[in-house]
Formats: sequence, C-alpha cells, structure tokens
Amino acid sequence: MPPPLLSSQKAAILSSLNDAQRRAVTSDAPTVAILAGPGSGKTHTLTSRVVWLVDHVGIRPEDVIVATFTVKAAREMKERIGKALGNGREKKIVLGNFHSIARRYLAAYGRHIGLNQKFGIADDADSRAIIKRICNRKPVQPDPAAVRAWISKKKAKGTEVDKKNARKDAAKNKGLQDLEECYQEYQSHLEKSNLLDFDDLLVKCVELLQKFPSCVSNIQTVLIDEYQDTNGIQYELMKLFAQRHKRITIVGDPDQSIYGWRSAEVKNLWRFLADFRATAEISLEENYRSFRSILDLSLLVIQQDKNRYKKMLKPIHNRGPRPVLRKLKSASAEGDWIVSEIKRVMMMSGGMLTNNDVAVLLRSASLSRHIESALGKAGVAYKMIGGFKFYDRVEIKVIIDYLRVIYQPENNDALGRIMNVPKRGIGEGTIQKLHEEARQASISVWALLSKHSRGERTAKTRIAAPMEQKIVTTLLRPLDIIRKKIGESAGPGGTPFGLVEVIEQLLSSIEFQKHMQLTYPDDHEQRWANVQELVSLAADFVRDLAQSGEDDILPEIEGLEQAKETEVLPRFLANVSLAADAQTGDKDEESKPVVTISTIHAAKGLEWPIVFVPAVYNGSIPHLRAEDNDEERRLLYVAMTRAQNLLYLSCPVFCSDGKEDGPPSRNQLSPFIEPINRAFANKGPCLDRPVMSEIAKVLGRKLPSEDDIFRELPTMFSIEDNIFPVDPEQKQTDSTNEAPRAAKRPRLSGPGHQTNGEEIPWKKEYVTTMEQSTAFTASALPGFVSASTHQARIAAEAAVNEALKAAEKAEKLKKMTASKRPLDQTSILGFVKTASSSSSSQLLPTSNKPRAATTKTGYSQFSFPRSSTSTQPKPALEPELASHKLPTGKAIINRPARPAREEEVKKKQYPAFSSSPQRAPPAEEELEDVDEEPPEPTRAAACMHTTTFTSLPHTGFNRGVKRPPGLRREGEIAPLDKLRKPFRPLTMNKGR
Ligand SMILES: Nc1ncnc2c1ncn2[C@@H]1O[C@H](COP(=O)(O)OP(=O)(O)OP(=O)(O)O)[C@@H](O)[C@H]1O
Repeated sequence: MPPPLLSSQKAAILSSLNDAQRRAVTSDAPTVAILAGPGSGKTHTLTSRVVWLVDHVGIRPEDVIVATFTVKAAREMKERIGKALGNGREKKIVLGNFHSIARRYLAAYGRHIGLNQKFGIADDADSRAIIKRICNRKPVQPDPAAVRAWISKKKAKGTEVDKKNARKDAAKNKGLQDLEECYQEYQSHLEKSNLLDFDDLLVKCVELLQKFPSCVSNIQTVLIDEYQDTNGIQYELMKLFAQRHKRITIVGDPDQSIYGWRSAEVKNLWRFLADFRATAEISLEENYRSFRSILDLSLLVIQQDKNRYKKMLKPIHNRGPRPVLRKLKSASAEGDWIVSEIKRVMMMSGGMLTNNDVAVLLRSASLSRHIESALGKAGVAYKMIGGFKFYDRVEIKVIIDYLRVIYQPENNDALGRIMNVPKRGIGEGTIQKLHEEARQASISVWALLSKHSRGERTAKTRIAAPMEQKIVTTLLRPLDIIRKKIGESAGPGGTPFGLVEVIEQLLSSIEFQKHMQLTYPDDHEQRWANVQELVSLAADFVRDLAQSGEDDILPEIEGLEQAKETEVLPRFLANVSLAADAQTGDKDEESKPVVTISTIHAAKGLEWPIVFVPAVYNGSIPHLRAEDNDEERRLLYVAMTRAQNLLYLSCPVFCSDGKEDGPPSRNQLSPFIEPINRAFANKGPCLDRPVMSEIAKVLGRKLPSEDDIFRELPTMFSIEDNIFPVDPEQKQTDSTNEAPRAAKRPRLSGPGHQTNGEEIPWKKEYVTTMEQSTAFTASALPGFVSASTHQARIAAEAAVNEALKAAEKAEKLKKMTASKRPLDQTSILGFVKTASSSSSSQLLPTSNKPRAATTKTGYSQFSFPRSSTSTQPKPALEPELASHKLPTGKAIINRPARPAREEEVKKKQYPAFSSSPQRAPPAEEELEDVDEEPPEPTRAAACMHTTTFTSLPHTGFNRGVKRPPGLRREGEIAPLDKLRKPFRPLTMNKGR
C-alpha cells in the first residue's frame, strides 16, 4: 500500500472535476456505471479514476486493466494517464483496445489452451481472401461478404449466447448448414496457418480465462471506455478480466452506440446493471464541449428516438451561432462551399483558428471525393481518418505480407499475395493450383514448394517445374536467407539482425524500389517515401520496445508459466494488424495544420471547434443499405456533437448518380433533419467580434485584435457566407413567373454554379488549368476587382469613411431612439436587403448612407463589395440579390405571434445599444427559434461596430452572449430545457 496521498496531490486529481465527476472518480462502489451524453467528460472522468485508484486507493498499475474501443483512444488515454501519474507508471497498466489486451494474454499464456505460441493475426484482408476461396469451392457459391459477416457475428456474440442458440440454429434450414460448413472450413484453415482473426483473439482469450482464471488473478480493477459499443464477447471478457475482485467501472453513452454492424449491443448496458445490482450509477450532466445551440439541435435529432435511454445534458457554454443547414446545387458545389467557408472562418479568426480545428465528417468514406477535390484545388492541406490508412496503402501492405511470410511461411494467403509482386510472371491460376494442391496434401504452400524444390514432385503436381523453380529462386530463397539470419542472430554470439535490417535486406533482395518505378511511374517517389516511412516506423517501434523494457510484460502469476515474447518481428506485425484503426504515417501532421476528413465512425470520442457534416440526405444518412435507422440517427448525433463552436450540415440538392445524360435526380433531405430543418440557419453565421470572442473563450485562446484581423483580410474578402446562393434552385424559380433577379456573383470555380446568369453544366469537371487557376489566384476571392479599380475604390472609400464616421454617430443615436430598424436586422448582408424591391439599384446602398459595418478602425473592406463608388459591374452584390429572401408576408399573416415579436424586437434593440446587460429572451422566443427559421437579416447596422452590442434576440448574433444570471424567473424552464429534462432519469428502457 503506498503512503496516503497528500491533500495537495488529492486536490490536484480532483481539481479539474465537477461534483458528479468527482463522485464517479472517488466512488467506493465495486461497480460504477458512468452514463452520460457527449462532451460531458466521460473519458476525462475515467482517466482521473485510474489515477485515483492507483495513487489514492493504492492499486498497482499492473493490476489495472483499461479497455478502450480503438487503438487511437488507447494511445490518447495512456498519454493522459501518463501525465497525471508520472514516472512512466502508466506503461505498466494493461491498457489497450480489447483485441490488443486479448493478444497480450494469449501471447503470454495461450499455450495452456494449446495455442501455438507463434500465432499470427489474420487481418480483414486475410480473412476476406480465405472466405472468398472457400465460397468459390462450393457448388452453390454463397456471397463471401455475407458469410464473413455471419461468421464474425457468430463469434462476437460470445460463448454463452452461442450455446443457447446452438440447438435453435441446428434446426434451421440448409442455408444455415452451408454457413456452418464455411465456418468450419474457415476455422480449420486458420488453425492450419496458425492464424487468429480479430474475433478469435477475443474468443480464445475468453477460453483461456475461463479455463485458467489465475491468469488474471492479480487484476484488482477493470475500466471500460465507450462501453455502449462493446459486443457480447467483449462483455464476457470484461467479466472474466474482473472475475477475482469484480471491480468494474464502465463509461458510455447509449446515444452514441454506432457499431451495431460490429455486433455491438446496446443491451449490454442493462445486462451490466442486471448482473451487478449494486452498481453505482452516476450521470454527468454538464456538456463542456459545445455551444448551447449545437446541443439543442443535436438533442432534437436524438430525441426522435422514443426508446432511448434518456439523460440530462446541460450546456455550460453560451448559445453561440446557430448551426447551419446549407443547401448546395451539387456535391462538387458542396465541396467548394466547404472550402470557402473554411477560408472565411480562418480569415475572420485572424489565425486563432487553424485548419487543425476543422473536421469534415462523412457517413461513408466514399463521399470524400468531392471534398478532397475541392480542398486539393484550393491547396488546403488535409488528412484522412478512417479512410485510406497508412497500413492500407498497396506498397505497405506488400511489405507487411512479405514480413508475415518471413515470420510464418505457412501463411498461405500472405504468400499467395506476394507471389507475383514484383512481377514474376505467375498468374492467379498458378497460385490457385498451388493452394489447391497444398490443401489436398494438408501442408502449407511454402512446404509444398520447398518439397518440390528438393525434387520431390509427384504425379499430382500441377505446376510446371520451370515455373516452380522461378518462384523458389526469386521468392523462397531470398526469404529463407533472411529467416536464417534472424535465427542466427537470436542464437549465442549471433550477428545482430534487427527488424530494420530485415526490412532493408528484403527491399533490396526483391528490388522493391525498381518495382515501384516500373509499376507506378506517376507516383513511385511518393510510394517509395511511404516505404521509407515504414522503415522509420519500424525503427521507432524497436526503440520504444527497448525503452519500455519489461513494462509491457504481464505480471508473473505464481504457478502459471508465462511465455516471454522475445522476438521483435511478431510483435511488430501484431502491432500493425491491431493498429488498423489508427492513422499513422504523416510526420508532417503535427507541424502543419490540416483539415481532418473522417468517417463519423472514426470520429467517435473526438472533438473539433468546427465540424462539417456534408451529404445529409436520405440514402446517405440514413444510409441506403442501413438496417437500423435508429443507429443511423445516432451516427448523425455523434457527428453533430463533435462540434465545439461551429456546426455545418449541408446537402446537395441534386445527385449525379453517374448518369451522363438526362436531368440529375433529386436528393431528399435526411428524415432526421427534415422535421427540424427550420431550426437551422440557412447559411454560415456572421463571424463578428462577439461570436469570435465567445469561441476564443470556449477554446481558451487569445483572439487577435480587430486591427490585426482586418489587416490580414484580402481586399474584397467576403465576410459573409454569400458566394453560393442560399437557394440553389433559384434559376428554375426565376424562369417561372417571378420578376427577373440580378445576375449572381461569379463563383470561385467548378461546376454547378452560375456565371453572369448563365448556368455552367452542373456536372462539368475541372479540366482546364484556367478553370483551376481560380482556386489559387486572387480572383478566387469573392468580388474580385482589377488593381486599378481597387485603388480608385480605396481612395473613394477613404473619403466616404471620413464622412461616415461623423454620420455614423448620429445615425446610431437615431436608431436607438426611433427603433425603426426592420425586423431581424443584424448582419451586414442584411444591409443590402433592406429594400424589398426587385430592382437592384434600390438594393444598393448609396455611398453617403451611414454604414455600421465600417469599423472604428476605418477598415473599409467590408463595404467594398457594395460600394456605389465602384466602377466594377456590381461584383459582390448579385448573389445577395439572387439569394435574397425577404421575410414573407406569410409568416406575419399566419402567425399572430409576429407582431408581438416585432414589439419585442423593438424593445430588445435597446440593450443591444446600451452598456446595460442584455435581457434574457423569454422562453417562448427560444421555442420559436427552433420551430421556425427566422427571416433573413435585413440590415447590417451593428454587427461590425466595435462599440455596439451586436446581439439581437432572434438571430445568430445573440448566441455568443451570456445570459445575465438571475434574469430568468425562478423555477421557469425554457421549452428546450424541458426537452433536456430526463423523462426517467437513470432508468433503463429494458424493453429494447
Ligand atoms: N470538469 C471539467 N471542466 C472543464 N472541462 C472539462 C471537464 N470535464 C471534461 N471537460 C472537457 O470537455 C471536453 C469533452 O470531454 P471528454 O472527451 O472527456 O467527453 P466525453 O464525455 O468522453 O465525450 P464523447 O462521449 O462525446 O466522446 C474535453 O475537452 C474535456 O477536456
């Protein structure tokens, strides 16, 4: 038992926690369930509990198991715990995802259940290939993907369920028997090749711990992160890990259960509460991550699921800008809009936000094409998570396969894949024949080839001798040499031949660089750089292993012999297989800010200040082939709740569906968004000072001064999200019976947009350099003008600004007293929309009109696009007009509440222009915000004025303003708060 913690140490652990978190961290209960919504600090609490248990309760780090869902999460947690514990003690904790923990136990004790200690891991590609071959041999060939899913599901369910279902299954139809046969063949193939697939790691570990409980007799406590995504077998494993002392802490959020396809079971939650009746349930209710408006809308999405486990979620931050639902004409326009919005946010933050703060979260990786293309064109650096990973790159996979064969020559699949890489003139047919012959002889392909090379060919031999000879000389021999060297180096007095040497010798003996040059003439350099990266990763791995020394080894259990993993190569290979879900490779990643593109699945547990969720249409989310719509909804919820400050959803109105001719088909808005679509803003928020200051506050960053920000803004920079029409179908509307609208502003580039009123075919791709140039020249900026026009404009603006300064003061005073400002007046954009006439000239402000957009510093960029002194043919104004949407009469006529609201607005303008605190909007107002989209802002009186309180009640601007305490009446619950109130707090819906 370590000495009791000093009160200062104790305080250090607890200081960053709120009351509920503190209760969870310090709970004495043997089983603790921390169930809470996103951003409530579940992971933070779990990490702190580990530190508490080690430092305060006195549990040895090596007696603690912490299981996470992904390798990435495990790494992050280890780092966090390491910082808090110090002295490298975190290394002794058995911490990892379920698969890696299981592998450690199997490597140490697997031989007790008859496992060959040299087992390898069959990754997804391996198991797919094996199952495909098995299916191909069947007279009626089943779908390999379906067979694989069935096998995986069967294993994931766990042994208890398996036994229960055995009888039921046996009675089922012939189809099931076929599946069962495939399963048996698959398992026997894995056994012969001494491979375990990912599911087997868990299944075998369960078997081990059931038969030899003493393996985990030292374990005092088990902690599980992202519990909602555990499946049946993981649940069993968790119980087996903790079988001695039955001390378990789980943290999770049923609303974030998104791995149903991996057999994750939300049911596991009530199973846990039923199995451990004395569990202390602790809910964390404060959300530390997101602005209130983001949470409100996310809750409106998840609350559509009536069967969910209801929890309270209270935002601690202010409202912030309203999340955006942006409609674009096509997927490529969507990509371009995302880029333009990223640039706008970066510029308006004056460098406070960087590309690192942005994530684009996709329902499926295949949606990334247009986003990547738009980012690429604009020169915006990005990285992919959950898409194409380092270890999935062709050149890396080949090398890994070679290493697998070096370690385990009996790995037929890996051998099959490398047989003709580099090209050796060996076709698929030859490889198939070798596999078949080896299968019939019940030996591995390697053994078969070795036998033949010794001249032991038989009548059954199907491959021509010269062909075999070629395989032996170009493949088997070089690999044998390497194997021999590894063996010798392990013996006494052997020459050291480490992992890096193995890879280097391999690369030279198969002339891999030459192969790259011949096979990939266009990008062989990049591919070779990847190979070099693998070499340095291997070097890092060896170094880390040397540093961690004995830390990685499980503690000795008396009476139970443990195998020591001395070989580096198998550990490296296991690491590669298990790291499949962690992005590796980009060394630049940390130094250069990059936008993250990720699947929603891979974004779990992460957060970003700015989040884009494109393609929110039916068929994308919920996905066309999704079986469980509730899970799809949860996915959207997970995506939305990753956002801290700015959340953008977008939807291309038309989809390409690969058709060359004919009209494009229409996308329907996601059914999860459709009922609440009016609660979103229809374009990006005004990023004025109050909004940016609020973001700075939440992120704990320093916002540059206005002077600094505006100094960096390019001339003619558009401070509004107005490059793309808010209604992408305006063209069609125009052609019916409405008055003609002004031509739209030339867009950045790309298809799907209009230039001078003429529509570019929306499917057109970026083919010419000229078209592409718009993405990297100044003309890419909205409202681009020539240098001479620009100079003239600056001079005119300077003169005007001087006059304005005086007029502005008087105007402000007038506005404050007269309250004549039209409804919804907030943004600079609205300024040009004040007039409701269809005449464009009326919509242009005259130069002597006072403009609040002119800052006290006199920067006039804001007014450039609409300056009447411009000789430019209305460059920046047209899109405004095109997207102009006046508050309709309908809203006023149909809603008697409107006039009242007008009154209210008038009243509320007051505090906005005074130094007194802003009044809290009444509860009804909040509900209206959600029910109905507020009309477009009509005038930009205040948003850029530094001395003006710019928040108005029913627009995006007041989101950043904290409600002064005490303004809401005692006990009054705003409608949205009512929605947040749990229906049955901490009561499981066990009927699911
Ligand atoms: N008591 C606290 N005080 C201040 N910030 C906190 C507190 N607890 C957590 N946070 C912060 O809140 C954010 C979210 O925390 P964390 O990632 O632990 O939440 P989570 O519940 O695991 O989220 P999710 O389920 O969405 O992954 C982090 O930035 C974290 O630092």
